[in-house]
Amino acid sequence: MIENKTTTTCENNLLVVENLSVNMRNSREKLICNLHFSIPQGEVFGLVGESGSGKSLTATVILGMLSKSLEVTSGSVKLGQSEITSLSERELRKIRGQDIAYLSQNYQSFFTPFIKVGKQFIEIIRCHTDMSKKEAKKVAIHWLDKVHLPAERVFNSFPDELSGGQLQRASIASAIMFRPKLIIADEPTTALDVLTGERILDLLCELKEELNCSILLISHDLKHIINRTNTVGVMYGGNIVEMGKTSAVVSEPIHPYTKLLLQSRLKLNKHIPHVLPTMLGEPGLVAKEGCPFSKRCPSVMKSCDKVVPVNTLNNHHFAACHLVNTEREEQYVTR
Ligand SMILES: Nc1ncnc2c1ncn2[C@@H]1O[C@H](COP(=O)(O)OP(=O)(O)OP(=O)(O)O)[C@@H](O)[C@H]1O
Repeated sequence: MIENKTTTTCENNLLVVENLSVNMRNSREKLICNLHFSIPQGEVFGLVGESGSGKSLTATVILGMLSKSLEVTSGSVKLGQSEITSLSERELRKIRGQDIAYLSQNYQSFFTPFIKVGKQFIEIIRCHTDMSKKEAKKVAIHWLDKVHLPAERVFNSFPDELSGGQLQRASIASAIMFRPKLIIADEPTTALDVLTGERILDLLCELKEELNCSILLISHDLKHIINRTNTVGVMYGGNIVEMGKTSAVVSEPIHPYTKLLLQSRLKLNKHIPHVLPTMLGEPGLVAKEGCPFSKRCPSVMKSCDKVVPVNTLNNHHFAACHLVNTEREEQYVTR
């Protein structure tokens, strides 16, 4: 659908995803198409897009946990020197435990309900190290303290004796205690109230500074992505339709989908308009040929039916849209 010409040649990159495509094994339906992005060490990369756009699936490939019903049909995912798509399950387990930490919205199921949090921490630590129980407890308390929890109390509690925010913090402590190189935070605040969610994201950014790790922050909420990422990729229908330094994408969006996402944010310092901007068509309506957003795009042109090249606005900003280069001399299709 989208012809990708972007390159990812920064020496400092921790994660490099190139030309990644994922299909359903049976139907050959494309779920992810030619993804290219990279995350330098110490930076936060945001993936934003509506439900079903392929954000979590991208995370699943990076974690090497793709379901058997799906297959990687092209591309590469490199974490440091390791090519994730060709590692054995044993090698992947090691990377998942130590190099990549995964935080999901589903923090409630992170801990087994009938075992105290502290005991679960000790088991995880002793599974990866040869520490004694006493030493492992010290480590657990250290990391529970790091995520600003009353460490001793949480250590001695059952999961259902903690609030949602406390549980998410405890799951963060458990995920980061082996000092991962990459944290994948997949909608980590969806199940939390707004303020608690904001604090969790602040905490992640604080820990990133301390660990000098990278973060892949996945969200459908632009608000979270804008404030906390260096670079953002906007996904639609399994494609990254726009990518760039977050400040550039926000101040000068190119793709009509990005523009609509930005317009649909409510701004507290502005009057609420009588009619809020809306998007045409149903979420999940993806064109099979050309630009995946063309069936809903208010600026659709005849050429959008064909392969859309990824056009470069400058070194830090790309969009898979004819609007980058076209002086709009083409006829828009009227909607
Ligand atoms: N194991 C699977 N088998 C078949 N299809 C799948 C599988 N996992 C994901 N998909 C499909 O891939 C597409 C992308 O799903 P994905 O979970 O990545 O979306 P998402 O952008 O993360 O959405 P959300 O924000 O709702 O989590 C969807 O159409 C989904 O139905």
